[in-house]
Amino acid sequence: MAQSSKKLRVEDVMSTELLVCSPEQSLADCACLMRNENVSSIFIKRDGQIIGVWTEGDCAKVDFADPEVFHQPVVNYMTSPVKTVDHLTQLSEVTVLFHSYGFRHLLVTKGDDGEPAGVISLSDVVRSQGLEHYLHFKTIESSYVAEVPITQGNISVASISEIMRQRRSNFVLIDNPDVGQTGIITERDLLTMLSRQKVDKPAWQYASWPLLTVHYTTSLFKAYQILKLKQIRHLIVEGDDGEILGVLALRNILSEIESAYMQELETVLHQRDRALKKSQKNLYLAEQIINASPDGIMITDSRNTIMQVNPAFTQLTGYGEQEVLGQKPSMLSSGRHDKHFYDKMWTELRHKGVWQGEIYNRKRNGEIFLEWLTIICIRESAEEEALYAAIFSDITERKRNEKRIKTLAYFDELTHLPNRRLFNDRLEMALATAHRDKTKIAVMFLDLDHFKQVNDTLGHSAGDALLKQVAKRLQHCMHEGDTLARLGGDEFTLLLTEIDEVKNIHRYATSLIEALREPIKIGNTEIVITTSIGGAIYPDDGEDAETLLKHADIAMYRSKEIGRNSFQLYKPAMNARSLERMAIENKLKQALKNNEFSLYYQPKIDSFTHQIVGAEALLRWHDSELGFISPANFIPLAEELGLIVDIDIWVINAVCKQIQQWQNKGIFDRRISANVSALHFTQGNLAQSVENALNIWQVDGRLLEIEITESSFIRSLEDAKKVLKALKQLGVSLSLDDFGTGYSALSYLARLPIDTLKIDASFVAKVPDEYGNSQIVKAIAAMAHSLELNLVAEGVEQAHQLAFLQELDCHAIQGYFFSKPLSVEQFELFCEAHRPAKIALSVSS
Ligand SMILES: Nc1nc2c(ncn2[C@@H]2O[C@@H]3COP(=O)(O)O[C@H]4[C@@H](O)[C@H](n5cnc6c(=O)[nH]c(N)nc65)O[C@@H]4COP(=O)(O)O[C@H]3[C@H]2O)c(=O)[nH]1
Repeated sequence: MAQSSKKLRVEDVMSTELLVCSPEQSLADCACLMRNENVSSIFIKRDGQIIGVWTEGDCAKVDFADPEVFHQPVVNYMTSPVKTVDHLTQLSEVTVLFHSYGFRHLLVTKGDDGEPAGVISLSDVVRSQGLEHYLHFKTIESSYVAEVPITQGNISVASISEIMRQRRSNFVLIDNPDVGQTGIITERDLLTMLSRQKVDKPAWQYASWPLLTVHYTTSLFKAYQILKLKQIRHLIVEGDDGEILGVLALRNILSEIESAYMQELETVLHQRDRALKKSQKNLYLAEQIINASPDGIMITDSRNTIMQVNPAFTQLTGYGEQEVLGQKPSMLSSGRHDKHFYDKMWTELRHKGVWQGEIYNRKRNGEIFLEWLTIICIRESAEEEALYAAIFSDITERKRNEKRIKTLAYFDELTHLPNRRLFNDRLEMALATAHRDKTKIAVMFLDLDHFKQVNDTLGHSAGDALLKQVAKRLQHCMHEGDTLARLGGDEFTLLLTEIDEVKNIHRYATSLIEALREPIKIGNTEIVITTSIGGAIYPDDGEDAETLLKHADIAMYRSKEIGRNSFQLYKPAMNARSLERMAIENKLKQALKNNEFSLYYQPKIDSFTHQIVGAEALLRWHDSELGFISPANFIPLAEELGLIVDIDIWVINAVCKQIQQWQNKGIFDRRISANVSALHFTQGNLAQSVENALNIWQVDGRLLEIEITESSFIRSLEDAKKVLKALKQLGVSLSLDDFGTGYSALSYLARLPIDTLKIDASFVAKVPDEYGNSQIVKAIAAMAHSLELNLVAEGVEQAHQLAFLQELDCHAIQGYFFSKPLSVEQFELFCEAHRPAKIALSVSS
């Protein structure tokens, strides 16, 4: 079907010349009118209403034998009621109507009161479709009527109309053998006869002849052209020998076109149906998607009135559908955006058809939220009004996360101080400014002293809590424009801008050290933490961030070396020291593998008999390049580097091996103690390591003593108790080293299976002259006696110290007064010299 005809309406093809008559008008008058107007129907009107229709086709129903028939009122012959169709109806629908009514004419009406506007016939519709091309492909053969009524020309017209009625034909062929011709009388001829009011001659007199003939193979298109050209409605169809095969009526051609049209129409309707189904499906899908969308959706019309919202809209804004339909979207306005913002949005929307951005809106409960909004202008065609679909999601949480990510990227999560990245950024900026303005800036490096011990003994959460409080205290010392950052662990950095005098930096550092003077309470434990600080100045100690930080770090190590809790400003000489430390670190990592460790033994002497009652194994590290390195220096480093457990295990094994050897050789069979790091309690399996060593070297556990420090119990007394008990079960003796310097709480001394207390050398050094110290040593001795513990004093160098300790009934003495720690060979000689008359295994059971 031609695209252009698709949307044709009745008004486009109808005939506006509506022929009307009164019901009383005679058939002859009506026929006359119809002939004059050359139309095939007349409408009968009464009191301004169309009440019926009389058509050319109705002529055959008239009884021409009745001489009065011409004067009969048309009302008796009309068809009533008249079927109507609105002038705006589409042609496709009209065709359907023609078929369902079985009529060939419809009255066209207009407006609400159905005023007659014209008439439309099936021929009008069919002709308007431009389907003549279709006729090209068909020949008359398929369309003509073979069984046609044919009669002699001498019969009456009344008989002719009778035949038409009976044969339901709109024509009759008339044969006239006298002239050897065939003529035709059609409904239209009957109409003419009615209009002339005369039918007294034989039929032949009214027939049209000669008839135009066409061969049966002629195309329908050609036949149609002939009919149009000659303004006739019938053609005789002849065969190959000129014999009459039948008649081809215009109506036959029209019904051919009509059936083609109907076929086309059916296809179109089918397609339309399919399209409708598809669009219904799409509509359903869209509806489902809108309803299921997690994004809020609001549709407004061109007057900006809300037409539709989805469930997510209600969820996000708190407004129910009924509360918002018919309202303006401004009801969601937060008041945070000015007119300019909305003007810009609308301009862009009109210009591009879409707007996207962040916008604050207000929920029903008054809460303001940030949404990511997309508005799309929907317009089916340029003439149609625009609709707007607003799709939004609440991005308040996302923004919060973004901010958090940003914070994480630039701030330390624990202390909320700037992190290394932000510190470096600020340092770079400060350097650029200082360079331009020729001013000085300072960088400080802070490291908490013995922080690792807090972490290892009290646990990480205590360590974290401590760091937080330290950060707070340090922050209080900050001046405007300064930056305090946490690099990680217990390392902090400080950037001081606008330094006018170097002494100010010292003052600043002192204030930081002072800030930590007061103990920090973590749970029920009070912790005194100190800090070692190093500083470097731009441009004196470095011109770039990396150098300045490196030099501040070196200065900080220097400050640790000189006793911690102090500040050191970088000096070029320090560089060498820091390199030295790095070298030690690297070498220490290799020392175990390279067998660079050995043990020295310091005898423990009976203060009264001066005989050897035991020995302490002390670790020595000899590096081929660095020489002898003191355990006081490398043990803390080994703890830091995580090497201490392996080193301790090596010592325990070496001691057991030595015990076995000396025992076998009959040189020494007293108890030997080995030092064990507090970290061994948390990082290793001490009892298992000892048991293994005893088994390997076949040593009686009673010949081994383990020296531990108080920090071993701080983290968990219960856990420590388990380890100590397990050691006791192996027969191993337990000694508490450095007693008096740590927590020295009586409570745990009573609860733990300790055998010996060792009075720390720092107290012994000051007895008996310093009153306070002497009192402490006396108290320790009294405590040991009351708990029935053995007592050993270490660091005894002087005779008066020995005398003081003898007074306190301290039996075992360790110190230079009797002997320094000795190599194996030296110790064997010492034993030889101090061998009692008979050395028996003096292990207390
Ligand atoms: N001024 C003075 N000092 C004296 C005197 N008598 C002994 N000393 C020294 O005092 C320290 C006693 O060991 P400590 O308190 O356990 O203190 C030890 C101990 O805590 C640790 N250590 C030593 N060997 C080991 C070991 O094998 N394993 C572990 N984990 N730590 C060890 O290193 C610390 C230092 O050991 P050393 O340098 O050998 O230092 C030893 C010893 O040489 C004296 O009369 N005057």
